[in-house]
Amino acid sequence: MDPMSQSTAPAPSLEVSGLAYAYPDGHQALFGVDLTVARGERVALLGPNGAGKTTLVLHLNGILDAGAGTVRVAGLPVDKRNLAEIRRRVGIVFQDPDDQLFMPTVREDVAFGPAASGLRGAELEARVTEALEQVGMAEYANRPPHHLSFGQRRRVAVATVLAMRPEILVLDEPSSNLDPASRRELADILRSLDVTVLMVTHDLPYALELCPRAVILSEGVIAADDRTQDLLCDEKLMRAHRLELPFGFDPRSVTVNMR
Ligand SMILES: Nc1ncnc2c1ncn2[C@@H]1O[C@H](COP(=O)(O)OP(=O)(O)OP(=O)(O)O)[C@@H](O)[C@H]1O
Repeated sequence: MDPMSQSTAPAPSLEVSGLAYAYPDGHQALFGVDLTVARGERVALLGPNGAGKTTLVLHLNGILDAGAGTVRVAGLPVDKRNLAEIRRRVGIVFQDPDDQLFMPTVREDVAFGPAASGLRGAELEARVTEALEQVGMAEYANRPPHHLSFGQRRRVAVATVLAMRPEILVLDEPSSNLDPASRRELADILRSLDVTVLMVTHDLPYALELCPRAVILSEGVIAADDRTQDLLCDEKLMRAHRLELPFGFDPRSVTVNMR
């Protein structure tokens, strides 16, 4: 092997190794999770209620401390000494955009993170415009977020995270509460981004549409990790992990857009 090839290859966006976690009340939510996501991949994190998906996500930017095991983001270990850099690299878009939008205008909400990390003036303005353009919301920059529709607020929430130029975008139920047109528009936006995506969802058709690869987390362990279409077509596996497709939806009939 070329001795240079290892040192020049980018580290995976995410490397979770042997991650275990018990909540303070003693409830063990994760039992040794291993998950590697390469740069530029879009991966769906599937699993029934209570499987441990949120618990896993809360480890990615150090909100929870690993009981055992490690998490690395672009090679940097998640630990207390580098939390600021980790939180810049891991952009989490929460399910409710109103948890993320709290400033008087869209522009100020999107500027908040980059300004806190020291960006000022024209550079800050350019960063805000770039992030709003990525989600098709540039013309709403001066509006108060609470005057926007839910779908528009979700797009602005995505922009607040993109403005930090994250290594990995983590989306919690991105399609929830969206009408069909907003759902498709968000899918088009997510596909157009040049960023690694980890998407937590119960919306299996959306996972299939957007993520070539999916992981099933079940009872705190990774039960499957494969092409999304293959997982959704495996009826026995789906049943075993309480995953149900919408009535009449046939994953075999979908042509998967790999980009
Ligand atoms: N703060 C907490 N204290 C104790 N146990 C908790 C706490 N938060 C979650 N749990 C438990 O940990 C397990 C995993 O929960 P988690 O929220 O990570 O699941 P999830 O896969 O995100 O579920 P959902 O699809 O419902 O969002 C569950 O059994 C849950 O009851």
